Amino acid sequence: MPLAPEPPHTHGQAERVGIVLANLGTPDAPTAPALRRYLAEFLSDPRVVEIPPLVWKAILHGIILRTRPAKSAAKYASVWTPEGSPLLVWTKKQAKLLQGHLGERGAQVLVKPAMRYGNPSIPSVLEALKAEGATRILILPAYPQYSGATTASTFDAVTAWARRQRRIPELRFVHQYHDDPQHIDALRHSVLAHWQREGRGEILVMSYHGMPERTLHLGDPYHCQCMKTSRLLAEALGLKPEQYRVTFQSRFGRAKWLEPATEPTLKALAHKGTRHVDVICPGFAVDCLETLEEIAQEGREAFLKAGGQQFSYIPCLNDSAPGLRALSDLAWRHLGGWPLTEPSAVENEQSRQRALALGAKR
Ligand SMILES: C=CC1=C(C)c2cc3[nH]c(cc4nc(cc5[nH]c(cc1n2)c(C)c5CCC(=O)O)C(CCC(=O)O)=C4C)c(C)c3C=C
Ligand SMILES: [Fe+2]
Ligand SMILES: [Fe+2]
Repeated sequence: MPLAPEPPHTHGQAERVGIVLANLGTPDAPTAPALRRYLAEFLSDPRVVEIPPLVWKAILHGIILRTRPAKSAAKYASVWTPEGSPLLVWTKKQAKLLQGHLGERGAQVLVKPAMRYGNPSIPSVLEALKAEGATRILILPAYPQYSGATTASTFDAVTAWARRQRRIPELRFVHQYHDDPQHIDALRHSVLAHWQREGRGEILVMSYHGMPERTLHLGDPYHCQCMKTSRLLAEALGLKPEQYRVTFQSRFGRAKWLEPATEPTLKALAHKGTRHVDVICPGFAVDCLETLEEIAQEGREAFLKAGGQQFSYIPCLNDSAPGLRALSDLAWRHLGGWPLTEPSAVENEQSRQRALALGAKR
């Protein structure tokens, strides 16, 4: 495919810095057709499902996309808000607040939310940033723990877009922040505030999105990073090993996934006499289907049915002040060395003249 010409305004002017706050993605509506589109894109990503493509294509189109969209749509409908999907609504809020926080520190950067699957897509957001004059772009995937299925897949989408550009922006990429002390402190704050509001449970369950177990043996650091986040949070809260559990949720397909699984753990705790459990999902930057439906609704029901008395779900960092402070400090560190104030019109004109003069000499 031939490369398109660059828009004229990119030839020699304002050099702005942009940030793409990228999360996983979500359907456009809680309906079966919207879910079919979203799941087809998501589950066709070879980073997400590592099964030989021809075999997987037959299973995906022959079975999964016939049955799952309607079932998932009903789950999405139970958490959908008047403004839209919680994942997108929160990510938009975070992006706006992040831009404000960085602005307060004197950094005039453009922060835009993006979705790896669905909308606003990563290429459309990169295009928009470029159109607004961004020549330096920081990609900030909203995943504290690195995994090939999430972080690396975001990188794939960015580089696929860059391959189509004549003039690529200067790009930086945040890899993970699972052990960032400020991130851990924001999680600690969130738990303490929750305990103050609703009382303290006997056990804190830290539930992460699952992955096929074989990805651990193949060298994906996701599992190790989940364990480290959990250990650091437990230490920050002064928890003894018997006062917390690390579990994995959202199992998909027939392969063995990381264990222990969240729901069976909740049931086992209730059976063994735990009356009050607190559950936090430290792998999710914002609340979404996986936390609001799978944990706060289904997890609660499973625990109470098994004899538990009180189930407290601790929300994700979302738009909390400590969470935003940690996120903006993280972005700030990754922006180091980039010019963060907008050049004046005079500076722009000077740099344009210099570029023209240089061009004339050559
Ligand atoms: C093969 C399946 C999947 C892998 C591997 C996987 C990894 C993974 N996912 C997240 C974060 C999220 N996943 C979400 C939804 C979701 N995940 C899968 C499957 C896999 N995820 C599906 C099919 C779905 C859609 C819902 C459903 O039909 O069950 C979400 C929520 C999106 C939303 O709109 O709210 C998030 C967030 C991580 C972090 C991860 C690996 C580390
Ligand atoms: Fe997922
Ligand atoms: Fe789920």
